[in-house]
Amino acid sequence: MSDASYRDAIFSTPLDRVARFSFDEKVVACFPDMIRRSVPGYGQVLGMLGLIAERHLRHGARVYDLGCSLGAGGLALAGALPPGAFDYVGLDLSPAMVERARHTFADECPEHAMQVEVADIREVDYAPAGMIMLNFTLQFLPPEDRDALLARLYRALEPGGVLVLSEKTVDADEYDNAWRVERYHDFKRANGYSDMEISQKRTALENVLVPDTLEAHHARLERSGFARSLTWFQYLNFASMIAFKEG
Ligand SMILES: C[S@@+](CC[C@H](N)C(=O)[O-])C[C@H]1O[C@@H](n2cnc3c(N)ncnc32)[C@H](O)[C@@H]1O
Ligand SMILES: O=C(O)C(=O)C[C@]1(C(=O)O)C=C[C@@H](O)C=C1
Repeated sequence: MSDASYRDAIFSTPLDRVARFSFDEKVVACFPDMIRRSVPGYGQVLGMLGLIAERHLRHGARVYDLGCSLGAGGLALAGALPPGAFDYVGLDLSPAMVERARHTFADECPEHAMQVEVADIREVDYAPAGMIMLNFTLQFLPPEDRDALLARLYRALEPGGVLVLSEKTVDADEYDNAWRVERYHDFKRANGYSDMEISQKRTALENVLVPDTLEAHHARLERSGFARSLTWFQYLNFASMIAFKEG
């Protein structure tokens, strides 16, 4: 596959039956465009990862990027920190994503320690890590699997380690939620998506991307062992949290 990135036009023609959304070759080919036009604040979240790592990461510590897709989180760290500062391990279920992430790292940051593997993040035996990133990935796991994963990640973190958790969210209040979702659709329209694309993608993501409220996220983080967590970023129905393992 070429390394070119295409404009996302996946839902731009009417479909008789909208299939469940999956991270297949078609999505991989246009993923950078899709995620930038679909996730409010995606660039800002990526930009903060390096600054968070500079403040919290022990020199040379392992960093996991779970559901790393094309490795944007890894590239953000490599752009901010020198080689040797961290040992990156990106994991993703999609072989097409992993293959492209490997090429990108070889081309863009050959001096940095960047490893990418195909794996189901629910089944990994995690080694000790200083920072774990879960950017827009937990939302794709069945809700009943989320607690066990976070408890496992808490155990893997070194004392003083941090978890960065970025997610699409839902509001408990139906009016607040409706306002946020409507403005999110305005955001997508402003980024060039048609009403049909917005509606078909929404159908494809039903029961595939299942968002939690911010309250549910913080309660889960606490149940998993994290004594302290906070929402450091929010833009419409997307947010990023940080959770701290006491040092
Ligand atoms: C929205 S993307 C994540 C974006 C990425 N973190 C970034 O910042 O660009 C979600 C990713 O999670 C991966 N994924 C979903 N379920 C997974 C699982 N059980 N184990 C590993 N990866 C998974 C998908 O293949 C997809 O690449
Ligand atoms: O387009 C949407 O409605 C989204 O929720 C965006 C979203 C995500 O949040 O993960 C959904 C699927 C793609 O991976 C990229 C972005």
